[in-house]
Amino acid sequence: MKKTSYPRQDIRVLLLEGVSQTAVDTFRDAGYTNIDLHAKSLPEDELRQRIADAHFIGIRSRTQLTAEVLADARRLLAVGCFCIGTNQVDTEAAQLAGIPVFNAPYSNTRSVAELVLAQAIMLLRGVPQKNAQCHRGGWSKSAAGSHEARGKTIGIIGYGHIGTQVGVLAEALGMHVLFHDIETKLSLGNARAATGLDDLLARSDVVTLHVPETPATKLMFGTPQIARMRPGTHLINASRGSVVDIDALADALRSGHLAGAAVDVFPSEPKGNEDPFESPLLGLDNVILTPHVGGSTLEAQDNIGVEVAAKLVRYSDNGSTLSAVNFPEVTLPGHAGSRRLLHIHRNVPGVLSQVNEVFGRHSVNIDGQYLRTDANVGYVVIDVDAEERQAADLRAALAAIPGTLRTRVLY
Ligand SMILES: NC(=O)c1ccc[n+]([C@@H]2O[C@H](COP(=O)([O-])OP(=O)(O)OC[C@H]3O[C@@H](n4cnc5c(N)ncnc54)[C@H](O)[C@@H]3O)[C@@H](O)[C@H]2O)c1
Ligand SMILES: O=C(O)CC[C@@H](O)C(=O)O
Repeated sequence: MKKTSYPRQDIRVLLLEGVSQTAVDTFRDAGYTNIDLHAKSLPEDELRQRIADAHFIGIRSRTQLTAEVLADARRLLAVGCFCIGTNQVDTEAAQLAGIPVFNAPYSNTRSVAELVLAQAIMLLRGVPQKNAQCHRGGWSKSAAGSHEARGKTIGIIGYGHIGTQVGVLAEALGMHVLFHDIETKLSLGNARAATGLDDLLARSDVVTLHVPETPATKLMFGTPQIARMRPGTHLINASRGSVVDIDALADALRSGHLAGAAVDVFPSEPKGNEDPFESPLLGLDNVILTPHVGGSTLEAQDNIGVEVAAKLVRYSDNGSTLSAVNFPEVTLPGHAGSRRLLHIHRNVPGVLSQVNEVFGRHSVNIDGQYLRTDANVGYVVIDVDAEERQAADLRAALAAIPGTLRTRVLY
């Protein structure tokens, strides 16, 4: 097997939160054998200890990679979020440490959309309450409060990968689809953009949230927004727990202003399956509670495992940062016959000329050079015709340039 900067068996891969076996298989198939797989997230002190030795870390939504945790990650080359959300990672701190963060932006979107559609039907039929009554030995055979989905309006907040699929599935059931997004979006099928959030809230029978966690979406859905929903309507949140004011939601469900809700994500979620779950929504019969499983199907998790592990392997072997969420994106060809030097630096004036000066000084032939920058960092990749020893010297010279964040050499 071709040699990389480091023997692959010495590259330590730490995979947390029960990421799919397909991720392990993808690493192994690429020659990476030093894989540490954990079913849960780790307590912060253990995480800090283990991340210090890891070259790659794979997480899902529970592991918080804060600036403090990343400061201990001295060897870390890249982070893989085996999910869509990357809000659990301080992506800017990672970037400033020269660490690209990858995710899986599509692989679980269909799973979320299917669950949301099922929840909309259940809520419109009053199934959560009827289910709870039956479990207590009750019997309430009645059509009161039960409705077909056909002809009802679903209001989608955040018309992205998940929101659009919810719309397509809902339309197949005969629902009217309204959406609200901060960006101008192409309507799929007969979906219509609402004139604004208030318009959507006033016209929907079921409102469903599909926004990312951002400073603007934190608590974007609270008492004023719930009050604008029509009495007897329903709310679904499978986006992030921080988006909805959960106490306001509990009040509206208790008062009967909202007929029901389905909630998959919570402001505070247990770290593992053995830890207790607490929420002001506990005990409310008109609420479907699920433990953040919108994207948890075997199909989605298997696809995510392959997708994210392949991105990490590609970055490790080839240096490509295509689809990194926090990094200048460089798509690189193979480099057979060349040594590939990677230089990640703060994007400050003068660094690039010093990089070029290093190659001038060592008088090596440059086979190819690739550069991308963003406001904070620059990523330059140089393929050279050099012996192993010379490549190591070049790397040392690059590492000495002020503003350098990381360097690597690929053989
Ligand atoms: N429950 C789960 O298991 C699960 C699974 C996957 C994703 N998610 C969550 O769902 C979110 C959405 O996923 P996606 O793939 O559809 O993302 P996406 O980026 O494709 O779509 C998000 C949409 O929200 C819009 N948006 C952003 N801020 C907004 C605001 N303030 N108001 C209205 N619209 C706004 C964006 O413009 C975008 O169109 C993810 O960020 C993740 O947090 C949850
Ligand atoms: O698998 C997870 O933990 C997170 C799933 C989902 O919220 C995502 O962001 O993709």
